[in-house]
Amino acid sequence: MLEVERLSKNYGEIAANIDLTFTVKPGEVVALLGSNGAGKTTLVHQVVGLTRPTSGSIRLDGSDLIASPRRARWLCSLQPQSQVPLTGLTPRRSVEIVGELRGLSTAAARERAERIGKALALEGYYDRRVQAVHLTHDALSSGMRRLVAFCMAAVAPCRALVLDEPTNDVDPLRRTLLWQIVRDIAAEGTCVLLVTHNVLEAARIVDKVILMDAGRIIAQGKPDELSARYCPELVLEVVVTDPTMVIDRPTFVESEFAHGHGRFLGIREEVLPEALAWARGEQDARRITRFSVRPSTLNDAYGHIVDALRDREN
Ligand SMILES: Nc1ncnc2c1ncn2[C@@H]1O[C@H](COP(=O)(O)OP(=O)(O)OP(=O)(O)O)[C@@H](O)[C@H]1O
Repeated sequence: MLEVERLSKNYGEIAANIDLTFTVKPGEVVALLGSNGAGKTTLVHQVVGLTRPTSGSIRLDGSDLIASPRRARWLCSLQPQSQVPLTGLTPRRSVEIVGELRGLSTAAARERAERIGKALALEGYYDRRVQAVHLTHDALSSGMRRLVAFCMAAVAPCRALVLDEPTNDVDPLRRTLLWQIVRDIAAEGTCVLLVTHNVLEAARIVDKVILMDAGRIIAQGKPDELSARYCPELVLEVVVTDPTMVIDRPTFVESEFAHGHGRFLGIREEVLPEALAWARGEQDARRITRFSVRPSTLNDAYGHIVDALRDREN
């Protein structure tokens, strides 16, 4: 089990992580979600021994990872946020080499590299020799580079797999394949900790989400439970004509957050006719340009929590 307790990291004046506590059990897939600069990468870099915390503890199966960053790097496999350089090698060879470095025999590394490449449908790219990164012509697209970086992190079994935005630039079909591999790796007893901005996808595949804002954990739990805790089942999404407009909140609205021209109003199913009548009235009065109703998601819960925090601070 990965146990992070009261972890803080300051960069000079900047408090990048503040008093973070959570666990990832073997077999669990846990996602860190949060806006840019929330502190997600700082956190995962401390877990894998690349950054030294200011205070707190990180333990994996009881081992103190802060006391031994080298052990952290051995026990945890990382897919970094930045693209991994592959210049001069084929993707297959890069994946095999990492497998061997992580203790697999040559034959096992070959076999696992072949298997993971196939599982991600990388045939056609896997044996291209990668040239220096060039903006206009390169043997690998940025999505392909990201997938190869994922293969390099996932090729050999490890106690904790840490993925920093693994699906950025990846096409929808391969994203589905990648998430299936992540679930399979967890099923072998690995603790999986991942950073993503893809809230809706994460909500479908992860066991637990940790919502971060300005260095702190603001909520954590199962995706469905978090959505339900902070937002009713439906969202009436309205687009206001004036982004500075404050909606005179009708009594049927249980949660609300604003983003630009959008107003996201959490409502229960039973008040739907009333809510639609209100929205039509607002549209007739030209205070809103359009509206729609949809099931609430983890995105709404996140928006709601962050808005509530900002209100409290102001
Ligand atoms: N090496 C560093 N030196 C100084 N400040 C840093 C350093 N690394 C990160 N920070 C700051 O720490 C804060 C958290 O950054 P971090 O990269 O962890 O956020 P993030 O949640 O991963 O963001 P993103 O989603 O944009 O990748 C930011 O204010 C960032 O500017």
